[in-house]
Amino acid sequence: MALSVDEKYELITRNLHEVLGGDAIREILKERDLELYFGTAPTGRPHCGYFVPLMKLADFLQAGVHVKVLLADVHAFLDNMKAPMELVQHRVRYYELVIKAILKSLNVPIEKLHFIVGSSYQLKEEYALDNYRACAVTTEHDAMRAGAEVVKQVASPLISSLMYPGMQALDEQYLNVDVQFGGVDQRKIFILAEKLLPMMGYKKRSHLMSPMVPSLAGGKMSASAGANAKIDLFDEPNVVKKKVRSAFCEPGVVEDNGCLAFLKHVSFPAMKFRGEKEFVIDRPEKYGGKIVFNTYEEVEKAYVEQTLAPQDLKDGLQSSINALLATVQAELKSHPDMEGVIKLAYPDPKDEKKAKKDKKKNAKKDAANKQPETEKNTIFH
Ligand SMILES: N[C@@H](Cc1ccc(O)cc1)C(=O)O
Repeated sequence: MALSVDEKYELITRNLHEVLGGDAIREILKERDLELYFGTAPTGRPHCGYFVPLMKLADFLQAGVHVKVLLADVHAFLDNMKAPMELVQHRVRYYELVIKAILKSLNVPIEKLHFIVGSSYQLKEEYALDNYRACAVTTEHDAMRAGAEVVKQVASPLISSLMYPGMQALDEQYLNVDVQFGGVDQRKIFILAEKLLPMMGYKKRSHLMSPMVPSLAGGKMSASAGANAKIDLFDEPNVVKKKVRSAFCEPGVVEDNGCLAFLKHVSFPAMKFRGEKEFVIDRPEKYGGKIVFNTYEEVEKAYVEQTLAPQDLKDGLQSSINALLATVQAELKSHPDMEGVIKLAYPDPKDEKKAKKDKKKNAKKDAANKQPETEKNTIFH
C-alpha cells in the first residue's frame, strides 16, 4: 500500500528527539524518495542498544527512503585511534552483517539499503582537498566544541580528533544525501555541518536525531554503562534474563527507566514490523495471570499507576528481547564463517597480548636501525 506524504513524514519522524529542516524533507517527499545516511564508527562491539537507531532505519526503509549506512572506518581511527587501522576493516564487516541481520529480522524491505565504507571515498584527491578547505574555515575552538559529545575528550587533543567533525559534515555532500540521521549526541556536529557546507558552496542538509535511550542500568546507553547492563547480540536467553532482572527499574517511574525506554523504542516498533499484535506478559496464575497490552502507552500507564510491577515488566521485556535475538542470532549464525569474522574483529585479549610481546621482541631486534620512540608518542614533549 502506497503511503501519502503525511504518512511517510510521520513514519520518518516518529520517536525522534529532534528534527532540523523538517520543511525541506516534506518538500522533497512531495517530489521523490528521500536520500538519507546514518554513519557509524565501528569502534566497539554492537550490543542491544544498537537496536534503537536501527529501528529508525527500519522506519525510513518502510517509508521508501534510500538509506545509506556509512561504515566510518577512517573516523573510527581519527577518534583517538579507538579502532586501530588493522582491526577496523574486520569490524566494518561485522557491523555490516549485524545491521543486515537486524533489519532482516524486522521484515522490512532492504533493497534500498546500501553500505558504504568511509575510506572508499575519503582518501580520494577531491575529498582530501575539500577537507583542507574545511580545515581552513573552521577554528580550533569550533571543531573542539562540535566534537565534544562524540569524540573522546583528552587533555591534549590530537589534530585527528579536530578533523573528525568537519569530515562528518563533508560526508553529507559526498554521500549526496538530503538528510543525515544520528543520535542527539551528534547534534553539535550537525549544527557545524549546517554552517560549514553553505560556507563551502554546498547545500545545507536536514538532520534527524534519535533520543539517547537510558541503559538497563539507568543513564545513557553508552560505553560507560557497566558490562552487566549491556546485552550482547549473542547472549543466551538465560544471560539476557539475568541482565534484565538486574536492571534499574524504579516502581512507577518512567524517567531514566531503561526497561520502559527499550520497550518504547525497540520492542513495540519491532513487534509491529514482525506482525505481532500483542505484548504479552506471562505472569503466573497465582500472581494474577497473563497480561496483554496493545500499545506502549498502555504499558506506561499501567506502570505509572503501579498496576504493573517492575518484576512483571522485566519478565515481558526479557522474553521480547529473547524473541528478537533468536531471529537475529539465527541469521548471523547462518553466515558460513561468523566465528572467523568475530575472531578477526574482536581478537581475544590474550592472543593480542602475545602478539604485542612478539612485536616488542622483534622491535628490539631491529632497534639499532630505528630512531628512539618517545614515551608519549608525541613529537614534542
Ligand atoms: N559520529 C558518528 C560516526 C559518524 C562518522 C562519520 C559520519 O559521516 C557520520 C557518523 C558516531 O559517533 O558514531
